[in-house]
Amino acid sequence: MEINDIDLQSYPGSEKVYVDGKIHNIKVAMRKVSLTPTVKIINGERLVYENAPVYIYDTSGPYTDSSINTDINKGLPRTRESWTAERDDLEQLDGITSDYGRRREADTSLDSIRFTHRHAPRKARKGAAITQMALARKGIITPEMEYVAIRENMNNDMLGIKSHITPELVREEIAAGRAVIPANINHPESEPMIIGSKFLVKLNTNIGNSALSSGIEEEVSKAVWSCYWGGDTLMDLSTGENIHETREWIIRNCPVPVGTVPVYQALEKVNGDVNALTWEIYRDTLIEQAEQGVDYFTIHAGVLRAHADLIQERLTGIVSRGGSIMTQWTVLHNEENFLYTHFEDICEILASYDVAVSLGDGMRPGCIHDANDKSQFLELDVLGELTEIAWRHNVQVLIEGPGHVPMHKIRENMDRQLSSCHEAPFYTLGPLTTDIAPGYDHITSAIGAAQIAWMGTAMICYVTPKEHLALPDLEDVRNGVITYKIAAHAADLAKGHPGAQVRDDAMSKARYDFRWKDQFNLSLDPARSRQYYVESHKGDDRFCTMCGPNFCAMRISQSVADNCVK
Ligand SMILES: C[C@H]1O[C@@H](n2cnc3c(N)ncnc32)[C@H](O)[C@@H]1O
Ligand SMILES: Cc1ncc(COP(=O)(O)O)c(N)n1
Ligand code: SF4
Ligand SMILES: [Zn+2]
Repeated sequence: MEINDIDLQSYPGSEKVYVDGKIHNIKVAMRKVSLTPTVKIINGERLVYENAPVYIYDTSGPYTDSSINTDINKGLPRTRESWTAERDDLEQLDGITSDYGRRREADTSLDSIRFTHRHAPRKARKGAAITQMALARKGIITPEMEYVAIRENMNNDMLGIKSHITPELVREEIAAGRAVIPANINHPESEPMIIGSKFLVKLNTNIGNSALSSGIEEEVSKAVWSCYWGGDTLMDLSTGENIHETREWIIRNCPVPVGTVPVYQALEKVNGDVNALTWEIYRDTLIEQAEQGVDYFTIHAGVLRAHADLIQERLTGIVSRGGSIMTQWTVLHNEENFLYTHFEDICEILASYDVAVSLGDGMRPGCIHDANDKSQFLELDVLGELTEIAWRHNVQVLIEGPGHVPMHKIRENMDRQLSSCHEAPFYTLGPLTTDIAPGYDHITSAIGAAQIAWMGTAMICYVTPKEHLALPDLEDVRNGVITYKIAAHAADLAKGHPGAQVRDDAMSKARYDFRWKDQFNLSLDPARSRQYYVESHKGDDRFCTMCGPNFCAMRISQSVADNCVK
């Protein structure tokens, strides 16, 4: 297989650099953008001032390291494997454990689509508490914790910028449950990242096939493309064919943590018949996916039988797939949700691979009319109960949030999440701030995402222009990611993340100096900004076609400033 339909060379003027760890033998990847000097001619004299390079948080992984030959048939380097090689709390299994995984392995008809560079899975030794949370609580700063501390600081100490983000702060936040490092021991290709309100706001992207489209190559392309543009985590929400094999390809080639919603595949295994779903099938699916390396599971365990009736009052009922499936199951069986009744069992499984749980918002509002209603907040309270159970098992927790919420109702979501869920990181889908713009829902939702992130939401889940309309393609993934980078960064600035403004200031200076190339190279989407400038540019570099030479305010302003220089 090959991915040759995406261009991974569109960050000109930039190179991959690595910052060494001080506690552990680790190398933290960043992207360094080199800038041209500022040149001024004052009273006939040519003055040249160097501009310091800007270090950028980089999620693109080995794909942008020219010294690494990536081949999706082999998968990415398994860097994190060596970090845990010495640990005596982990064991290598002889093969995979899940019944389903074994059946797929034995099925020769799948040979043509199988990822062949397989590795035996690892697991916690019996009784060992191995999660990042367990280790943090023991006072241990893991390589992952040091990695994210360095990564968050973007090498800004070189500029003299002080930061409170230290490996010890990371450890404290993980131990307290206020932050999560999704890092399944079976996904050593993933570069550690942290989700928590004291850290940079992160964005998740969703990809995956559906019954009506997409092959493995296309999904791997979307995954790599999402990381390339800045996605911090990736959810494989496949519901179509060959989910198991597609996921193996994605994980082996994905440099960021991968999340899934296991009930989607469980439902696929019973041919879409909700009535036939069982705890046993679900459990086997958890083990199957945990051994492949999924870093976090969305689990809709807060959807209760008693809440099913409340949806009658809504305009759009349940819009969460997982929520609708589990609600239907509780009603058909007239029993409590098995994800709720088996939650302790689920935590035991997750803890042995360090899979984080993302408590799904099965009752999230799917329209402005339904925002902040009773069923939504009743579920949030249940998620709070489940958070405490998960933490008792040292399972790291995220809380999923809405959905569709008008701006004046966003604050209440954040406040209630904080009070109900014990400060576990919040992870929201948008929220979309109006229902009237299908085709532009990356924007309706980024407005809400920026606000809720500013209020403290730790990760925002992107929405693409295809929301409510179709399965997103590569161009939608790019537009969704860039739109959400904007929302996340706007929140980082407002929250005062140390050094967040360095890139803005460098951009603005480049703009004022008419250093166009630097302006493009510093931008979130260099290719697009360059294209817009170049296609209308008229020869002189000291203005653009927006105002023209005599009305270029920056040019006039500069000549005023330069003439004042004594
Ligand atoms: C919960 C959210 O997940 C997204 N979603 C669901 N399935 C997919 C998919 N295959 N690809 C991309 N996004 C998806 C939609 O944006 C939905 O609103
Ligand atoms: C932020 C976010 N992203 C994805 C999902 C999963 O989808 P669903 O709840 O529709 O199964 C979710 N619940 N919340
Ligand atoms: S996005 Fe499409 S398939 Fe999904 S719930 Fe809405 S209408 Fe149904
Ligand atoms: Zn919607």
